[in-house]
Amino acid sequence: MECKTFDIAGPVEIIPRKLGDERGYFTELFREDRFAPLAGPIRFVQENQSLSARVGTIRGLHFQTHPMGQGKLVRCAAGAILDVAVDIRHDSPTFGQWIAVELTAEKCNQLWVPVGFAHGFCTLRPDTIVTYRVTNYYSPAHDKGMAWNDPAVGIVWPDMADAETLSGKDRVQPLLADLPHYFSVKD
Ligand SMILES: Cc1cn([C@H]2C[C@H](O)[C@@H](COP(=O)(O)OP(=O)(O)O[C@H]3O[C@@H](C)C(=O)[C@@H](O)[C@H]3O)O2)c(=O)[nH]c1=O
Repeated sequence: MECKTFDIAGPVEIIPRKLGDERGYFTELFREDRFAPLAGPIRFVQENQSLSARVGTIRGLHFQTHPMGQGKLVRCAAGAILDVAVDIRHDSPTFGQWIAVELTAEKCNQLWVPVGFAHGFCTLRPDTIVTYRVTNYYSPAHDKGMAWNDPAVGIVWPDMADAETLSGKDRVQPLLADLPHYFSVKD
């Protein structure tokens, strides 16, 4: 298992080693002993799954505010996504910067999105299933978002990204500049 960090401190990509044989493969998806030195001690309390039928489906960008902040460990159970995390900690040296990782079902790679980051993805294949474990329970009162296409952030989405697929709430999410200071690096 390889754990990759980024120029933006916080997110981690986990790339597991797949052990193939005549039956298929075996892989360790998660090991706390490898992950905790990079991400700190975490405890997952909820696991989510979504199916997106259409290629180019965009979900996000989402986050939960304190005290219900959610770290998310995201992977594709079927298909592929471009998974994106944006640093929205107002006092971070990388505030407003983003990282993107292609997650695929074959590679079994995962992205850790810490509290203080907005998260979203675009599906790269039809019938893509995304599963993610989170460190806090869903709380509609703390569930917030920001615009997926904020020009000040400038996420480079795949050409197939299709704004027609956005949910009602994601069509009207605010710009980063209009968000309150929800998160700090000192949290
Ligand atoms: C996130 C969530 C939603 N729901 C409900 C609310 C709603 O009726 C329905 C669909 O919710 P949404 O439209 O928010 O689903 P979706 O747009 O897929 O939201 C997800 O997007 C990705 C990018 C994330 O990062 C996730 O944390 C989550 O916010 O499911 C739950 O019951 N529990 C949950 O944990």
